[in-house]
Amino acid sequence: MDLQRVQAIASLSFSKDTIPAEFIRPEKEQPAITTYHGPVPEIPTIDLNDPCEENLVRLIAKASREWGIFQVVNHGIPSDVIRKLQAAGKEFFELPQEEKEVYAKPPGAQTVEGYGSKLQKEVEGKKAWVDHLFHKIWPPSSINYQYWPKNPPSYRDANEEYAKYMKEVVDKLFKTLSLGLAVEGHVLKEASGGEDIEYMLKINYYPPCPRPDLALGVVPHTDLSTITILVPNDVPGLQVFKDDRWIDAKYIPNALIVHIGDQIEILSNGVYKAVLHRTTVNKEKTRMSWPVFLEPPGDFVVGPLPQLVGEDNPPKYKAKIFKDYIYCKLNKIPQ
Ligand SMILES: O=C(O)CCC(=O)C(=O)O
Ligand SMILES: [Fe+2]
Repeated sequence: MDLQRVQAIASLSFSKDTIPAEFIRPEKEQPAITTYHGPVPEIPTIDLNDPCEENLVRLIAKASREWGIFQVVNHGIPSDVIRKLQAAGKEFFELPQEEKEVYAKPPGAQTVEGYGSKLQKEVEGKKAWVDHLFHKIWPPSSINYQYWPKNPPSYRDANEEYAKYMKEVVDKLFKTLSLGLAVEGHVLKEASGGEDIEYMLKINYYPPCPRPDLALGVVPHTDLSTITILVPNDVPGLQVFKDDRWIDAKYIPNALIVHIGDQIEILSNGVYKAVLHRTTVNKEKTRMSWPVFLEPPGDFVVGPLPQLVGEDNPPKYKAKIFKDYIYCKLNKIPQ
């Protein structure tokens, strides 16, 4: 058995209340110590089918400025389409370990696509309690089908259908976010790569963890993307950092969770905020989530929109091609 995978480690019958030391976070990160349980405002929930566009623009812009994250309901993706995506992903992760390894990212690979256990180099050699599978789902010309599981056989259809519906949501969000900056509706999408924007799906698989008080799933970060659109399963775990404390995101069946990522923060010259977030894990249950990261093509230049900068409002970020941005962030080179 390959013990790089958290799922394989979690399946070993080590003592019921211990985990390997490399998964024990330093105290300043431990969820039992750092999660805030007092009364807090909830992440905004927004009806994407609001017939009043002005109202929708106002709510999304406010949430993106103050939170950098919101949930959307009435988004137009049928619950059945979401259910099939989730069932197919769950079946893949429940396959024997060696069948999943067929899709493993080769060590040192240039791409993030494939099955694996770690994206970022971690401080203090600590590990995150999560495995993942990455692959693109849109546009069709960008898809590398070798990273799409052949088993279960429903996997391809389920993902293609999800991508098709997702595209409508993406277009509506880009338009609404543009109007919220008082620029024309087409601006943010075009400034993010237009029809070449890549939809990178990730499946996060967080196995049950004997010590959820000491471990973390995904460690604190902001997404590199423009925006990220995520569906979780029904096991809570996402936390966002707001007003200096870590608070839980509520699970709303069939809602999509929209994260403002680094690229929209840059394009908006800091008006919209990329949300700092992390995930906790569960003692008995497997948590899963399906974020779709909307990314500019690698050599596409992203910088503050010219409409938003001027003498009184200098650019707060340097313009750079997306792949250089990723390189600097992953290697912790100041931007
Ligand atoms: O699982 C989640 O809810 C969030 C995952 C996440 O933040 C990520 O994969 O970037
Ligand atoms: Fe994230």
